[in-house]
Amino acid sequence: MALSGKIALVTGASQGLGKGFSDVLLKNGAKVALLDVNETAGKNAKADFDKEYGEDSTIFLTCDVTSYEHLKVMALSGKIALVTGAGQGLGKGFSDILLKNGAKVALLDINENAGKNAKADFDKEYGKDRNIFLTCDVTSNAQLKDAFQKTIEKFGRIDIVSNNAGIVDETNWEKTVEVNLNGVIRGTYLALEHMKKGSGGGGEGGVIINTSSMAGLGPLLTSPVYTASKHGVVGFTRAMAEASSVSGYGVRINAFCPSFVKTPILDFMKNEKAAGQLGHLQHLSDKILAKTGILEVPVVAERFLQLVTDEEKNGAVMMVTQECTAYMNFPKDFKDAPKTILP
Ligand SMILES: NC(=O)C1=CN([C@@H]2O[C@H](COP(=O)(O)OP(=O)(O)OC[C@H]3O[C@@H](n4cnc5c(N)ncnc54)[C@H](O)[C@@H]3O)[C@@H](O)[C@H]2O)C=CC1
Ligand SMILES: CCCCC/C=C\C=C\C(=O)C/C=C\C/C=C\CCCC(=O)O
Repeated sequence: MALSGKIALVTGASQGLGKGFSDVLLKNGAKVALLDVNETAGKNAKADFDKEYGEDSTIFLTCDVTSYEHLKVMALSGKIALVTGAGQGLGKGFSDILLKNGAKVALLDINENAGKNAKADFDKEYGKDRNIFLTCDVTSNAQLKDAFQKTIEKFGRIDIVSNNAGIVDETNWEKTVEVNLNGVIRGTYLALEHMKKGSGGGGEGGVIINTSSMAGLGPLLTSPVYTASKHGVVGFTRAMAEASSVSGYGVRINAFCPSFVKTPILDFMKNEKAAGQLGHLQHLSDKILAKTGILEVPVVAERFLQLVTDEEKNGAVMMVTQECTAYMNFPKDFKDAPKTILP
């Protein structure tokens, strides 16, 4: 069993030599990602290997090697991801695209029903062994720590962390900061404990994506505390990314800033109780949305995947709107900052 614990990726794996190579790798203890452009043949090959080596030993991924983009995301084969707020909305979309591209995912959510339903959906699509659901409130350091530990126990390590859980509540505004900003800080520190290289903790590097918002880059007038929490996520992420790089952790840390996306969080717009002192501004919601439009989860998830897989990016802030996807340019020095000089 010379290859025990090793992960292999084989292209053209559904028949002929590729299938033979995969077989011998499996026989010697490796787990294998089977890639092939021919989906039927690939699924048949996987079914053969399932009988021989067990369901968990291989995954099949439809992949055309003539597409560099396609191959690059296949780099997620065998990667382990942890996503907070994964029960619905964007977190579920991020988990889906990670699973589709070969990763295994720990789904964390405070909402047990939503989390269990998401897991059931993913079980049907990707098999039971590639995801786990863990009830977890990101405002609790103990719960989050325990969820990271359980993920390591189940899958062996963590390579990708999406600190995504978020709320809008301008009435209980302390909670908004506690979930949106402190939850992200907590998740980032815990992720680094498990992922950073050279600490003796067994970390092998990886990537952390912190969900901010376009409201992390400019003001959302109906939701000043939400805006502040999301600006905080951008600042924290950029500073930690530099700290990670200087410290040689091998962990990239990026912020993700979508505009409005069709998910249940948008119910806030009809929820007067959550508007705090600014209920009188809620009638502006429709105008704001008419201006920005509303994105769909799968479109935004594709961009998330791009940020996860682009190994050039650390400290990047990706904005996603109806008009475009772009990386924000921030001044590198005080002297470069845009300004109006006063007389
Ligand atoms: N939908 C949108 O228009 C946009 C959303 N965002 C951000 O994306 C992230 C995800 O939001 P959506 O999917 O839209 O919202 P959502 O409300 O559909 O999903 C949020 C998920 O987070 C979970 N959650 C809430 N508090 C939690 C806690 N304390 N611990 C663990 N899980 C918790 C919820 O149970 C839910 O499953 C949030 O950070 C949000 O601020 C950013 C830009 C736009
Ligand atoms: C650059 C200007 C800021 C524009 C902000 C754009 C999008 C933000 C999207 C979100 O983060 C959406 C998440 C939750 C909704 C929060 C508030 C919606 C309130 C809209 C309203 O009632 O006006």
